Amino acid sequence: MQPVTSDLQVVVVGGGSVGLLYAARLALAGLSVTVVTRSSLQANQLMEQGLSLQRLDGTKTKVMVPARPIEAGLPAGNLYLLAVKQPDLPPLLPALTDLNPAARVVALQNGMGHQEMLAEVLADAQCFFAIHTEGARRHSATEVEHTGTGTLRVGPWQERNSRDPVIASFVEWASAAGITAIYEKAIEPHAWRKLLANALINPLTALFEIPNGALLDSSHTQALMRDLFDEAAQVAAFAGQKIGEKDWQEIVVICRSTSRNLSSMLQDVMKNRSTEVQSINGYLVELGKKSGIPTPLHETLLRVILLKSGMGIGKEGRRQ
Ligand SMILES: NC(=O)C1=CN([C@@H]2O[C@H](COP(=O)(O)OP(=O)(O)OC[C@H]3O[C@@H](n4cnc5c(N)ncnc54)[C@H](OP(=O)(O)O)[C@@H]3O)[C@@H](O)[C@H]2O)C=CC1
Ligand SMILES: CC(C)(CO)C(=O)C(=O)O
Repeated sequence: MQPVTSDLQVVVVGGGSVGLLYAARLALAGLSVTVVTRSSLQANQLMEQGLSLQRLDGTKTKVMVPARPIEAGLPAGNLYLLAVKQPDLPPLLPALTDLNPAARVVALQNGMGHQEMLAEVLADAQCFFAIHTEGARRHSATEVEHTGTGTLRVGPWQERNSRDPVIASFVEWASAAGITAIYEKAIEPHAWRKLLANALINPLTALFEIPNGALLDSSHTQALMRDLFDEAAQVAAFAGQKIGEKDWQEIVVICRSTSRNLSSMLQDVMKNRSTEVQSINGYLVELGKKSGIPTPLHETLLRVILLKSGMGIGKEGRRQ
């Protein structure tokens, strides 16, 4: 059944794995969705060929979504889903300052740091964050595969007095699209837990070039993950977050439920693109330094991934 509120006009900024997954699922549920891409080529291909979604059961479906390149500016809308990588956010910030004050922006980035960036250009009332554990993989400019189920949590960074109607409507539509979506009072604690999951899963899968589920196949990777978790939990405690055994179990569940997924960091390494390791493990290392908590494992992984993503040794660009 469609939600009662039908006046949402969604603009998905970024036609990568996550952007295309959400664009396809929301458009298939009947919502008005426009995709803003980096290149004119991708926008033209989407306009001509439509967007193809491969579901978890392997079936494929196609949906037509309007698309335009960022150089044409951001189209009118009342909900902007930012689905670009953390390092690609800064060039987008000037365009966000021109948005209608009634428009709401939801940032889907992993890691930490984007909250401060957005607070500089948007009013507090406009700014929302999403933490999601859905797995996605883009196969081409017009094809995306849904590789794992998860939960979409949306809300303000910290608790506010009232619920926002645009965000409430988005959560209803996401649920209608088959996504387990929750309107959270505050995202900060969830962002911390996701940070920990990404700080374990992403660099290890990128280093060993394995899917998320394979981390659980060996007692060595499990032990490494646990040591990384304990180190990160101490930094989180300094930031006021109580991290416990339940959170460790939750990370194991994410590995299982996205077992076939290639983490976003592994996908970046394979394509010789820069990764988000600075805003994930790098964030923990920096906070560790400020608080006097040693983070040797996260620091080592940070260096290893920075080296690996800068060396052109990803599978698709491996040196001969
Ligand atoms: N992939 C996954 O399973 C998950 C990813 N995430 C997080 O979601 C976020 C997005 O990840 P993901 O979709 O994997 O990343 P991708 O790299 O697949 O997609 C990012 C997209 O943003 C586009 N882009 C970059 N700059 C601009 C711009 N200025 N204007 C318009 N488009 C732009 C890129 O274009 P181009 O293709 O031309 O480079 C690319 O298509 C990340 O923070 C990631 O950590 C979270 C959970 C799961
Ligand atoms: C949940 C997970 C680990 C899914 O792969 C992810 O957030 C990512 O790949 O960045």
